[in-house]
Amino acid sequence: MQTVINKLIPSKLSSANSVKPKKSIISLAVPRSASDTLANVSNLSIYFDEVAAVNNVNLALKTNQIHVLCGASGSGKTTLLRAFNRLNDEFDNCHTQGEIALDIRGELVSINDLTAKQLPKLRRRVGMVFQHPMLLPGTIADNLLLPLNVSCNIKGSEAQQRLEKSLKQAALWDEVKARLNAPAASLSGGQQQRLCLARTLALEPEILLLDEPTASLDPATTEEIEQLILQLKRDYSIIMVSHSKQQTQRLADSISYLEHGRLV
Ligand SMILES: Nc1ncnc2c1ncn2[C@@H]1O[C@H](COP(=O)(O)OP(=O)(O)OP(=O)(O)O)[C@@H](O)[C@H]1O
Repeated sequence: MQTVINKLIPSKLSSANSVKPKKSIISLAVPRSASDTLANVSNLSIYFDEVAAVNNVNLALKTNQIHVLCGASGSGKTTLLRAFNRLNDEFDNCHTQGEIALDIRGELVSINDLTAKQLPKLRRRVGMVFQHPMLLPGTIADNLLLPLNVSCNIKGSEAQQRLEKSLKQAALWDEVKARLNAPAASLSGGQQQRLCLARTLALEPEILLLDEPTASLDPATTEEIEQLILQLKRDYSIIMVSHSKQQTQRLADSISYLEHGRLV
């Protein structure tokens, strides 16, 4: 169970007994160059073994927009998305060159310089929702309360408030408020995806990474989730992967098209 939680949730358990990092995330910050800059990606290359999945990408993104990464299967979209919260670090055969500077709490932070102990904090700030709903075993409530407890040490009434708030943000509250103790696996595919979104939102991130959030959903549910993403743009900066040209046209403020790991 703990292994599953550690994979899905930015936990502080792994560093709970270790020496406190000397530098906070903010201490690695440099003054922002422009107030609406979300990210500056410079000469970013990401290799699995010796093969480049992302190849010398340069990109500037703005805050409170929806940035869509598109391209053919295998072109490096998910790998690039994972770079924004250093999730590629979890692969032993992966190494990264170049730099990503991200706006964290109003400062541009070079996330490459963060130590392994600082990554759980980065991953709370930069929350990710995966392509297929990845539920924790247990109830609907467990899926929200467990990460809040493990990751942020939030319990009791504060946790209940966050649970309700995030389920409302994910437009799921009305559908589940009477069955919070039902197994999460009993939800429909679209509901499960919204539960995963709620779980990410409960940790109060600033940036959302969405990897094909409507993959394998029917058209009606896809529309629902798209409306939700448009609403979330008011409060969050969003970087998402999409395979659909129509969806990209409906949602994107900016589009990055990848071909064999390169921006074209
Ligand atoms: N953990 C890994 N180990 C080895 N190679 C990997 C790993 N993850 C991704 N790759 C390789 O990196 C390349 C880019 O993969 P990525 O998943 O980023 O593509 P994608 O554009 O998101 O594809 P899709 O649209 O099919 O999801 C592929 O060749 C893939 O095989």
